[in-house]
Amino acid sequence: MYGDEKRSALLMYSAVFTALITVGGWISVPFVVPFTLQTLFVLLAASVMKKYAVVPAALYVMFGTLGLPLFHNGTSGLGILLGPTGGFLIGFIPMAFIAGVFFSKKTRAADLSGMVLGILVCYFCGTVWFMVSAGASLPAALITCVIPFIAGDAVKITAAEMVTLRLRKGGRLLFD
Ligand SMILES: O=C(O)CCCC[C@@H]1SC[C@@H]2NC(=O)N[C@@H]21
Repeated sequence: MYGDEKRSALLMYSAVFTALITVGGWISVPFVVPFTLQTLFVLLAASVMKKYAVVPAALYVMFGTLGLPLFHNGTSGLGILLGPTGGFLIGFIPMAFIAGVFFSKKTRAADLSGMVLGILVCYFCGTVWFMVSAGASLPAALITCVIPFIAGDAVKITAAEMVTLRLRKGGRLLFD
């Protein structure tokens, strides 16, 4: 792809994935840390946009913090970023980058390693932030921020890999 074409694709896909991550946050089962589909769409952004998935992830956090109702259940603002789920929101940014870099290698092993590593980094940010913001111990934070989500996020990784293999087979690869 040439420069202008790549810039247009970057803009268009950034808008699409910022919107999809938002929808993933609106589909939410409320808990202290809610079950959502945000991680699925961050992974799909990484699958399609590779390392550039960092752009929609960062735009999502930025616009949500500025007041657009993009976070879980339509919430927004600095209060959410500084609250119990803020670490996950920040964690989406390195998660998108890490998974994207690994997707560029175009092997199943790399796809899965990148997605697992990305989610672990997101969990790490979420857990540390939760301990600070809620004054929770490490065991309490792991019970709230990690353990309930492992199975669901594993299903999301599987779904993202299925989509990735389809896209790769169809040769519809816009980003390296
Ligand atoms: O919008 C927010 O405030 C962020 C919510 C974060 C939810 C996290 S993301 C990783 C884990 N998997 C889920 O389904 N929920 C949590």
